[in-house]
Amino acid sequence: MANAVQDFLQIIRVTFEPGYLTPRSLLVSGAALALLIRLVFKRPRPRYISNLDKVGRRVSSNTTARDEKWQYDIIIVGGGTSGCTLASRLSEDPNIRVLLLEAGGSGRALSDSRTPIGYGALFFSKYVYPFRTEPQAAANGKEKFWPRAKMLGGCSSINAQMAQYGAPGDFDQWASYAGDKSWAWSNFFRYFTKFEKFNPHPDYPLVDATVRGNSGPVNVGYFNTVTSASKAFVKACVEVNIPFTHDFNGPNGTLGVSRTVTYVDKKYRRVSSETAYLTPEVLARKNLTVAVNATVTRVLFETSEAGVPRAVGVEFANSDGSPRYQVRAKKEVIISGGAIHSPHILSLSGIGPAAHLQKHGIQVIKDLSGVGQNLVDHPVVDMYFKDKLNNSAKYLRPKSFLDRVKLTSAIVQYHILRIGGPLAMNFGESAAFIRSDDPHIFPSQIFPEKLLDSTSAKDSPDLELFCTPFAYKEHGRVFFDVDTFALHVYLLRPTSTGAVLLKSSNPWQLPSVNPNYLSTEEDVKKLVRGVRLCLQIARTKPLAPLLDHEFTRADLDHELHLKSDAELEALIRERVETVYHPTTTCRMGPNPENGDVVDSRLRVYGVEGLRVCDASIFPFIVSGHTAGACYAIAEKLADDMKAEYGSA
Ligand SMILES: Cc1cc2nc3c(=O)[nH]c(=O)nc-3n(C[C@H](O)[C@H](O)[C@H](O)COP(=O)(O)OP(=O)(O)OC[C@H]3O[C@@H](n4cnc5c(N)ncnc54)[C@H](O)[C@@H]3O)c2cc1C
Repeated sequence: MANAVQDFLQIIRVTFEPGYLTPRSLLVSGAALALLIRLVFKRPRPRYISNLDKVGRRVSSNTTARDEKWQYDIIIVGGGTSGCTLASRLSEDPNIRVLLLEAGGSGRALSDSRTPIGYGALFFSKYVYPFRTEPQAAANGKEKFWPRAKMLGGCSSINAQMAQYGAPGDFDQWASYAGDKSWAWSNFFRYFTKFEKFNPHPDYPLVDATVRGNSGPVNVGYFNTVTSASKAFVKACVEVNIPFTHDFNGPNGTLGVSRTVTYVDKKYRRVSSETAYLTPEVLARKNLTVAVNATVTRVLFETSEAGVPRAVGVEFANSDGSPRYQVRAKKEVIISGGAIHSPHILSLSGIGPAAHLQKHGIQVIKDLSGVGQNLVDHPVVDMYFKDKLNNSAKYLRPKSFLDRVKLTSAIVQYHILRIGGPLAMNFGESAAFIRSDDPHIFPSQIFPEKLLDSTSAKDSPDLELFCTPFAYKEHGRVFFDVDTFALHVYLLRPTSTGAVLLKSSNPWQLPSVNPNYLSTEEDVKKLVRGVRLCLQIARTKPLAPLLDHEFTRADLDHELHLKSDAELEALIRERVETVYHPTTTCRMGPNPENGDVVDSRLRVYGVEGLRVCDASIFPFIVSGHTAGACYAIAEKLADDMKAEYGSA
C-alpha cells in the first residue's frame, strides 16, 4: 500500500505541474484517486456461495446426484462454532473435498455481531432462530425465549464472548462415561490450546501463558472494556471468601473469581468461528465449498454392503417452497447444527425414537431412543440494583439528550478513534465459579442442609456468579428507567433435564424445546444459595458504595435479602431464564440402549457414514461456558478423521 500512496503522490505532483492541468490530466488523477481508495478500502471478499445451483443438483432436474460435480468427500451440516472449525481443519488436506452448508448468511461484516456489546440487538432479528420453550411447569408455566444463531459462526457470532472452558474434571467425567481416555483433560486439553491464541496482558502477569495456546486461530485476551463496577465485583467476591484466581483456564482448575478473558481481538472486534477459521486464505482453498442460505432438510441414506443404513448425502433448500437440492458424500456427513438443530435434523432423517418418528409419519432408518433427549441448559436468575453513581451504560438505549451525547461519544471512540470504549464491553466482564457446598462460602451453621453433589469432581464448581454493567429483562428487550447494575447466578450442573422433539415432519417448522427448568428440588435449593450469596456480595464494602440500597423500588432488589427461602424460591421460579448453553441432545456414550447417540469418535450408532459434532454430543454439560468445548471437540474430530483417512 505504501507503494500505491507514493504512486498516487507522484501522479498528483506531475499532474499539477504548470501546463499539466488539462481535462485529461484531471481524468488521470481522478482515476488514480479512485484506485487508491479501492486499494485502501478493499477488503478481500469471502468466497461464499449463495446460488445453490452451483453447489448441488436440483431435485427437479434430470441430472443425477451421482455426477462427480455434486459429490464431496465430507459434507458438514451447519457452519456454527464446531462446523466452521471442522470445515477449516478438514480442508487443510487438499485430498479431502469439503462442503459446508449453513442455513444463514455471513456474520463477518455484521456490525452488531462484531461489536462486542452489539449481540443483544440480534436476538430478535433474522439472524437468530426465535425459539420459545414449552411452558415451564416448574417455572410458573412461562414460555422462555431461547435464541439460537442462524449465521456462519453460529452462536459464537452472537454469544457473550466469555472464554472460560469448564473444569478439568468435566472432561475426565466425559472420558470415563464414554470409556475413551482421549477425552480426559490430560489429552483433550491440547485441543483447547490448539484453537486458542492467548494474548497476555501486562496487567495480568501471573497468568501462565506457557500453558495457554499461542498459535491457534481463535484470539482470546483482555481487549474488552471493563467497568469499575465489575472490578468492584471481583473484590466483593473475595470479601465473601471466594478466592481470586489468575486464570479460569489454567492448570489450577476453574474455581475462583476473576476478570473473564474474552473472544475479542486487539481491534476490539468479536472473534467468531467464522472470522477465526474461515479466513480468506482458507476460503481460497479449491477443495472447500461454503454455501450460505442453505438449510439441510434431511440426510439421505442407502443400504451399505453390510446391510446397514449408510448416509450418502443430504437434501437442502434456501427456504420453504424454494427448489430442493441434493449432494452426495463419498466419505461422510457430519451434523453440526447445534444442540437443538442436530437432533431435529436426525429426527427428520429417520434417526430417533421410533414411536416418536412414526407418530409424525417419518420412516424409521434407525431407532435411537436418545436423539433429542437429555436436554440440559444452565438456568440463570438475575438481580437488579440501582447504580448510585448514575454511571451505568443505560445511555446505550438513549432516552435523553445527555444519553445521546454519551452514545455519540461511545460510537466515536469505537468506530472512529478505534480505542474500544463502552461499545467494547461484552457484559460478562467478571465471573466467579464456586461450589454450593464450600464451607468457607456457605458455612454449615447458616446452610446446614447437605445438597446433592452434581459436580464432575471435587474441584469443579456448580454455581457461577457474574455481574453486568446494567440490568435488563427479557434478554435485553426491557431496560430500567434508572441507572442500574445487575448480579446473576446460574446453575452449572443442573439435574433437571428435558427434550427436543418434533412438532411435525415439516423441516421448516422449528422443533419443540423443553429444558424442564427447576423440575428437581436440588436445582432450586442451589439457586437459593446462589441468590443469597449475590445479595450478600451486593452489600460488601467494595460494592455497597456503588449501589443505592436506599432505593427500595419494588422492581429492584435492594430488599430481597430480607426475604425467606420460600419467597426466594418463588422469585427464582418466576425469574429463571436461559443463559444460552443447551447441550447433550445427541449424547456421546457407550450404550445406544441407554440413550447414547454417538460413540466416542462421534459416529452415530447403527448407521454408517454419519457423525455429530457440536454441543449436542456433550455427555454432561460443562461447568462453565460451552463455546470453548465446541471448538475443542471439532479440533479433535478433525484430527481423528484426518488420521483415519491417512492424512494427519
Ligand atoms: C446469547 C448467547 C450467549 C452465549 N454466551 C457464551 C459465552 O459468553 N461463552 C461461551 O463459551 N458460550 C456462550 N454461549 C454458548 C455457545 O456460544 C454455544 O454453546 C456454542 O457456540 C454452540 O456451538 P455449536 O457448534 O454447538 O452450535 P452453533 O454455534 O449454534 O452452530 C449451529 C449452526 O448450525 C446452523 N444450522 C442449524 N440448522 C441447520 C440446517 N438445518 N442446515 C444448515 N445449517 C443449520 C445454524 O445456523 C448455526 O450456524 C452463548 C450462546 C448464546 C446464544
